[in-house]
Amino acid sequence: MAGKGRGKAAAGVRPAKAGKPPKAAAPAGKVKAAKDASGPALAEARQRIDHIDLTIQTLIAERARWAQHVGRAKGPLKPALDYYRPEREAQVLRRVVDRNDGPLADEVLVRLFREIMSACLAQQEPLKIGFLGPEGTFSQQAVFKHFGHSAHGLPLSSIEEVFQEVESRNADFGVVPVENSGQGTIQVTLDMFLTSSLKICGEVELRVHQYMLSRSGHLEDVERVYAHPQSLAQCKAWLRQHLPKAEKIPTSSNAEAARRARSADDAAAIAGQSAGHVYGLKAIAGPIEDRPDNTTRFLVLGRELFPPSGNDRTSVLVYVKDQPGALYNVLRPLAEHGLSMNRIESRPAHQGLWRYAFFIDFGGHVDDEPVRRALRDIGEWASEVKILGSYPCAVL
Ligand SMILES: O=C(O)C(=O)C[C@]1(C(=O)O)C=C[C@@H](O)C=C1
Repeated sequence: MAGKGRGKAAAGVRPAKAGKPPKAAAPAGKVKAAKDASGPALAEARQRIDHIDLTIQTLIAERARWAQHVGRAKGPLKPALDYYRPEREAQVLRRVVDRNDGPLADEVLVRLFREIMSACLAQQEPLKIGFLGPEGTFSQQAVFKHFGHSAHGLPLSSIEEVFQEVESRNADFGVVPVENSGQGTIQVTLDMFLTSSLKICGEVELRVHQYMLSRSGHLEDVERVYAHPQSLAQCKAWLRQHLPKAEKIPTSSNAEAARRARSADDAAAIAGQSAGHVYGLKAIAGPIEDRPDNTTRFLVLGRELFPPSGNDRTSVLVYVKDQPGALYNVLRPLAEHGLSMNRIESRPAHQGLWRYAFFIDFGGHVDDEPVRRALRDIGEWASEVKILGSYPCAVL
């Protein structure tokens, strides 16, 4: 949906000459006459578009030069990582949404500006981002959604490996799935935080659309379906209705499913459209997920915390003391300091039998005073509090 902003042109930037766009195309069946009739109108509209393109291109080049200037102002830094400022990017994108008066949707404009910033940053050197590969996974889509296509994606074979590659500095950042709106938590991701020193420095929300893909594109050929267990679960109703007898074979990723389906006529895969393009498969059907709002949330892993963006979330890992009311006393300070808790999840603490660690997400940044105070109070009732990250809330 387009935003409700003021739609003002930026100061110092002269908008292209205003003019009314031509009326909508004529109805089908009158194509010849309509084409002739709109000849001058078409030429005028294209002339205006040419002029606007020239203005846009000039401004993008000017923006890229200013981004270089900002880069120099940051000092004699070397890797792209030193130039990356997620809090600033989030602020830029929020302003884009705020200003948007249509006709393009907020998501579209955010995507375009994301790509411009990605290209501006890559003038230094592209960021290297580890993700659960191979090419064509939803994790790769999340990488592009958050870092733009100028970032360099590093496909890895497991979530554990994504953590390792960021820890060992082979990747600047990593992107890992943490929860799905229908299927819940990806437990391996949470468990990695029990021992990892990495910080969460961003989140990405991705609408996940699943497709049934195969070499022939014909449903009647399918006897086996390869898919990640999460995808099988997300498409249960569709599978029951359309392929009740087909064998369901779990794979380590959707893209791996597509890769395997590529080599047999009687096999199909559940995966995203992009995996279909990468592995040359045709869509039998899609989207086939049971819930139309199927969304996966990913975390961006880095090695350091960034400053507040103005709309942030903090994730902590809390080991509660084994005493009555301990969890209540850990959560109470959040309410007392006006912080809104978005999520709480318990996992075996790996610190003795039946001990649990609580993953808690709440609004605010560790540099904010109310968060600081709440963490101090929580510390009195917890045996340990580990700050996993403070990061900008996802912008669309
Ligand atoms: O504002 C900055 O610090 C910049 O480096 C510029 C810019 C941008 O293109 O807007 C580029 C990369 C950063 O991640 C954030 C913003």
